[in-house]
Formats: sequence, structure tokens, C-alpha cells
Amino acid sequence: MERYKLIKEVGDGTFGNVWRAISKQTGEVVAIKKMKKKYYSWEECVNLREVKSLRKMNHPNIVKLKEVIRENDILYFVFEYMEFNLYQLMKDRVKLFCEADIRNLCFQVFQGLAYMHQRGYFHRDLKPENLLVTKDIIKIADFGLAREISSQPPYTEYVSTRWYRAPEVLLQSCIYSSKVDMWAMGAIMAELCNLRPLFPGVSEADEIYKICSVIGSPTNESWVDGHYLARDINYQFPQLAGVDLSALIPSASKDAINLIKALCSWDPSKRPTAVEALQHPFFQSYFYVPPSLRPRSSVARTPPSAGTRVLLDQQGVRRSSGALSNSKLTNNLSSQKLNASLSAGVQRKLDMVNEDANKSDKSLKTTKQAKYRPPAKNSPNSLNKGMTVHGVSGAAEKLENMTIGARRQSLGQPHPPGVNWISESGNFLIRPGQEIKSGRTYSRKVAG
Ligand SMILES: Nc1ncnc2c1ncn2[C@@H]1O[C@H](COP(=O)(O)OP(=O)(O)OP(=O)(O)O)[C@@H](O)[C@H]1O
Repeated sequence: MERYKLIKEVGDGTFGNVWRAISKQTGEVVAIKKMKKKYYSWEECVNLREVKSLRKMNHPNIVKLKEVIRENDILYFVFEYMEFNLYQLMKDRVKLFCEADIRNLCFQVFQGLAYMHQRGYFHRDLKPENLLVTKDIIKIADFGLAREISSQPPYTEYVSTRWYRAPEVLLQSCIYSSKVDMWAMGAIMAELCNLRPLFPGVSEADEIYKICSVIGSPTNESWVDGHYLARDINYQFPQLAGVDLSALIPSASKDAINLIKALCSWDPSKRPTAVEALQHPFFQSYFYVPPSLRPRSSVARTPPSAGTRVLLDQQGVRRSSGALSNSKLTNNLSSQKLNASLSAGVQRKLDMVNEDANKSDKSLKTTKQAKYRPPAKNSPNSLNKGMTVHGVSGAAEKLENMTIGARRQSLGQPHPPGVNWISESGNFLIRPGQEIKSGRTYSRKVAG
């Protein structure tokens, strides 16, 4: 470690503290993650998921692991350094991102995901804090929970950040797939559009409630397996009609809404894969120009390995004042509010405290507006912890309250039909917007 000079702590995660550091030999700026747990042998280290999965990945939209160092039983990961995480970019922002920026960011993340999923890994903990940005490049980081797709379920130890947690995980399915990452991306994309979380549940039960209140409760048609999962844990979905997503995210285009809806489908099998998402109409008015084909001027500011896109309207017409060129996007993303975010040194620290069923219960009863606070990364089993088949424990009671409350609040409207923009032939279909009235909206802005 004497080869590096630690400059400043830039992140405090569940498993480690991340430092900006500089290589004394090369002057290169790196990020060093110092793991909190001690490692007494190398075997222990090389078996870590973060090491096993990251070692195999080499993609411009996946943060590069440069080196692993064990010194005095302390484990250090040396990563390429990224300036911001996506949460920092959203947190202090007043003005919404233009759709071109959102498109560019999401396109890159889907590319990283497509690469990762195709190589047999899924991330399992995608959230704005794990998406790192430098200029107009975004990369997926934190592979602490990454899982090999070929690894055998049941996945019992799964924990992920609640607001981005897929319903099958909330309902304790142990055979989830890479589609959990696609759900998270739907929630992240909506958050990018609105600068506030889409499903800011204050507990696991509230998380499901929030999902139902936004996308409507699952029906047998929209997610038959979900009903089996719910039955297995003696859980009853609240009966909610959901809201018109375009009313909830007024700034988003029809295509953006359509993609978010598809990503946030109850049924994992109805969510697009990352490759399919990249072909969605949301991305289709733009096309990807590989670095090798870019005119010199547009690549000049971008390292060749960065793999960024030059976003060009097919008609050659720029549809928004937003960034279509790399340099413009850079200005939009990094020069304005972003520096302010950085100087504020904002970090959304994960709340590791397990959910307290009573607290959750209270929050459900009072239907408090959710704060833009860190969601807990909690026990995978807390939804039915201690719950018997007949469900009279605290957790069961919590769910019962939720269900009763939900029935009372039911809008009594027909459930929106499932989102289906991929036809059987694989073509994309755009569904017209839905007419269902908005239930609740978030009154709180993203704030510290
Ligand atoms: N390569 C990097 N460059 C710059 N900052 C980074 C880098 N990697 C991580 N960070 C910062 O540190 C924070 C925590 O990192 P990371 O998520 O890897 O830690 P963790 O302990 O696994 O966290 P989590 O609680 O999310 O599991 C990130 O949100 C980010 O702000």
C-alpha cells in the first residue's frame, strides 16, 4: 500500500471505505476500497464474489478492478477512479436532466448489463450509488453481491437495496434471475427522470405497497407466480389500481414511460433483457456510433476505451437542447450542479439496521410520505420473519395492516393491462398511455 497515497475518503459502503488515492509511481488517480472485514488468507480473498466476478469483466461501462492487495490482513481493491456516483448527481440537482442525458446514461448502463448478463453474471444491487460517472461515462460498480447466473438457487442470503429491489425478491423467491437488475433499472430510470425515487418504501411491506400503488397490484394475468410466492409466505397483496405513470413522471416521453413500465413489470419474464432494452424505441431515435467510426472531433475528448456513444438523431435534427455530443453532455452533467454535489461531499450511506417491524407498521398506518433517505439493506427474510403459516407474528400483523389499509384505499379501478411492447415477432409495440388517475405522488424533493 505504500505505493499509493490516500487523498480523501469518498465513500463509506457496507463492506468497505472507498478512498481517492494516487499512485506514487505513475501519478494515476485511483479509488481504493479498504474492506472492513479482515482477511486472514489469500484463499478467502480470491473467493470473494467481487474479485471473482470483476476479474472476468472488461467493459467500458463496468468499473475496472486494477489490483487486489492484502496487507496486514486488510484487503484493498484498487479501482479506476470515477468522479461521482449517480445519486450524488441527482441529489442536489434542481433542474431535471434532459431526456438525451437520461438516454445516454441508461444506454451505457444497459450495455454494461448486457455484457455482464451475457457472461453469466447479474449484479443484484443496482442503485444510483453503484453507478459511477465521470464526465459523460457511466459505469457499474460494486460487485459485492454479483452472482453467477449458472450458480444454483436457492439464493437465500440475498440482500439488496430496498427501493430498487424486485418484487420476486421482496416475496422471497429463491430463483430470481438477471431480471432483478432490469427491475432496478426501471426504478433508476424513473428516478433519473423525476429526481426522486419511484418506490421509496420505508420497510419491505411498504415497498410492496408502494409498488402496488404505482403499477397496480398484480393480477393472475400479470404475474401468476407472484400469487404463489405471496401465498407461500401467507401474504396478501393490497388491491390497488396503480397510477398513470406519465402523470407521475410528467417530464418523460411516451417511449421513456413505456420502457420504465416494461422494466418494472411484476413478472420477471415480461421484463426486457438488457439487449432488448437497448433496442427499445426509447433508444431508437438515436444510434450508436462505435469509437472507430466516430469523426475525430467527437472522439477527441473521450478516451478510446470509454465506449461512449455519440448520440445522433436519425434525421440529423437535435430534438432537445440537451447533450447529443460528448462535450455538451459533459457540460450538462459535470459542470453545472455536479460540481456542487461533489463539493458537498454527499454520500448516501447505507442504513444497515435491520427493519424494525413496529416502526414499519407505524409508518404504514400513518402513510407518511417517504423521505429521500437511504433504504435499508436488510435481512432477506424480514418480510415474514417469525411468521407462521397462519401469520400472527409482528411481521404478519404488519402485512395484515397493510392489506387492510390497502383495501380501504383501493381506487376500485380496473387493473391496467400488462405492458407489452415486444410482440411475439420481437418487434416493439408502443402502447397508448393509460387513463387511470394518479393515486399519490411524492411530495418530497430529493434532498439530503
Ligand atoms: N471506483 C470508484 N471511484 C470513485 N468512487 C467510488 C468508486 N467505487 C466506489 N466509490 C464510492 O464509494 C461508494 C461505496 O462504494 P461501494 O458501493 O463499492 O462500497 P460497498 O461497501 O460495497 O457499498 P454498498 O453498501 O453499496 O454495498 C460508492 O457509492 C461511490 O460513491
